[in-house]
Amino acid sequence: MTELPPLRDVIARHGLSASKALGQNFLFDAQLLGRIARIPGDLDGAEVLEVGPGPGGLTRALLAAGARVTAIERDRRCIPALAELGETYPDQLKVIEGDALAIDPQPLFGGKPHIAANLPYNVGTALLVGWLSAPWLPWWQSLTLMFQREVADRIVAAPGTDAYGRLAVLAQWRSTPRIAMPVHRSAFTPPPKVMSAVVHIVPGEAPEGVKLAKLEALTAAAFGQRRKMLRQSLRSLPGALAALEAEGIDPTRRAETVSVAEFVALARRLSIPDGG
Ligand SMILES: C[S@@+](CC[C@H](N)C(=O)[O-])C[C@H]1O[C@@H](n2cnc3c(N)ncnc32)[C@H](O)[C@@H]1O
Repeated sequence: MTELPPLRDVIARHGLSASKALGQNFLFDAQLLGRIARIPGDLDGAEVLEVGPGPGGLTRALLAAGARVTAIERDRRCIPALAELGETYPDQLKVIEGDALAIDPQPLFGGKPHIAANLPYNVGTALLVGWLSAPWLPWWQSLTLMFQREVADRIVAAPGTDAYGRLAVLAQWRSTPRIAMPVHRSAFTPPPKVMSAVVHIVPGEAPEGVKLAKLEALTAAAFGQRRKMLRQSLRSLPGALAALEAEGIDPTRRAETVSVAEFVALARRLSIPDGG
């Protein structure tokens, strides 16, 4: 195995005190990082997009697994530390300084990369929604993403639970999300206030005859008033009440009882534009 200086030394040498504004909570435990890097499967020779590598803990694990990593990091202070890591793994690491929310990474890859990230939760959620809204099948092969536990629960939530909502339907209608690993807050430096979990998402077949725009219009209306009966919350959505009847869905039910398959069936029948 390649000898690398301890991450804590790298941080001290490059003055990488954790910035609250950038949502920096670093992982140092090589074993834990190795387990996260194994979640996508065999990465030997595979392309990986890592967002928010920071001082490079997860990056090390991905490189050690043989991945060819393209990493986007916003904090300029981290770039020299990542450049050092690149010297240890020649031709395996490309670092881009910038805001991942403003960069289109797709052209950076020859094939379909795996995506891995440990990000502040607002950035992570915004990127996730963008990646899940890509033309299908998407340009990425899998997502391995750290979230605060509450967000992870919302991604994998089942109907009938408080966590079930728009994010669950968006994540589940054409992909399979699962919680791959809970991560204790004490694993991070500094420790955040809440627990975390790594979510793994693999894209699946898109159901026939439904466009994302219709499904989103439906779930926005349904969960916008989640305590109301569907006949009330969907009233102003053209074709929705007829769709409930055609699908034999009781209009007195509430959004959180409607399964992902039922939302898809309803969306298919809406009389609003597809949105392309
Ligand atoms: C929670 S830290 C994780 C660092 C490292 N991956 C780890 O696991 O120890 C989040 C990292 O994302 C970076 N970051 C925050 N917002 C970003 C953005 N919009 N684009 C790219 N990187 C960002 C931060 O600078 C920080 O390095």
